[in-house]
Amino acid sequence: MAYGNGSSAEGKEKSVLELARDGEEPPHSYVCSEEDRPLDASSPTSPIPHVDLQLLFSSGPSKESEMEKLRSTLDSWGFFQAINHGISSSLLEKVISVGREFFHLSKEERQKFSKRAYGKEEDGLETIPQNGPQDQILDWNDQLYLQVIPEDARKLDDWPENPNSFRDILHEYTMEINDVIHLVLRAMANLVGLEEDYFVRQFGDKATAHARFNYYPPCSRPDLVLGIKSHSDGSGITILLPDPGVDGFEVLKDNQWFRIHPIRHALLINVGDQIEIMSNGIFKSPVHRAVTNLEKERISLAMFLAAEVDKEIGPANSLVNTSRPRLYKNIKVKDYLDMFLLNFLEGKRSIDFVKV
Ligand SMILES: O=C(O)CCC(=O)C(=O)O
Ligand SMILES: [Fe+2]
Repeated sequence: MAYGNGSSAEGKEKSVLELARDGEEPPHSYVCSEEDRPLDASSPTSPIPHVDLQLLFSSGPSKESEMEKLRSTLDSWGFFQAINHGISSSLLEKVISVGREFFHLSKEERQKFSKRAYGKEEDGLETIPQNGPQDQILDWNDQLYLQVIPEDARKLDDWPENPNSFRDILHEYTMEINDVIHLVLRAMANLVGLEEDYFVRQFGDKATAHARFNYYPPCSRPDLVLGIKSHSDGSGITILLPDPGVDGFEVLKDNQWFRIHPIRHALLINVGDQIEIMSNGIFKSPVHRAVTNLEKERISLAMFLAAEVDKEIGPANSLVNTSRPRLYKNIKVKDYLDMFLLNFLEGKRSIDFVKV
């Protein structure tokens, strides 16, 4: 199952890492059509507003104004930057650094530690480019994709042991992120007048979380390729930990792309398609993409939280009324995720297929 996208060049003639290592120009299959090309690297960056999670759960007037900030940034961007989230900067740095170390290992070493999860979708599905549409444009990245929640669903054999702190650090980060996600889901339920634990209950006891390390090696033609093509996430909610040293994240807002310069050690949190459906479109799952860099590698870690796969999701009853008719059909989470990947590869948004 895939939440953001799933393209990886592992298994192709030359992987992205090999092309980058050899300083080769991106092959034709990576070159985007003109209208999809990245913004000029010199175009200005835009701030996504930040929300202080401690204030959000304080009492008094500062709480109200922080809630208002959350509402307006979700309205306009579909994203917010969470600060004061309680996760130590040193843990955030460590997560990025073990991810980076993993991608610096030799190909043999990487595959040894994570044969199935490395460069492939979950459950040993085939490498995407071999299965996807013939004319798909490939992304300039390599990925490590691991289920982290529920804990008893982890396939630990796929979790790298090199660097040797990898598993402990990913575990610790997952636990902390899970707390943050629950806080955010509560705040979002409050914003739309649902019971505070509405979204948490909808996600269910067996809600899933997947961690995806995205690694973007330098690219000799960053003007022609994308690190991850334009998409919205198929998750319920996503927490992105961006590279603290290199920008490369872009968001579509009002039909225009914006380059984002994240606050150091903030978490970039966005609504995913599942919350868009559950909220009957009050929260919108934003379209975003990643771009590459001529000289610098870039890494990010996306954590996708999704509802239990066997659950059916749909708009909350109280958010459907005569002035706001039902916008989405009910759908089983598993069915949504199954169609997500192919739609992504074809440049389509799955959410469009569940509109009433
Ligand atoms: O690497 C990034 O900045 C974006 C990653 C992303 O959108 C994803 O993994 O779904
Ligand atoms: Fe994404």
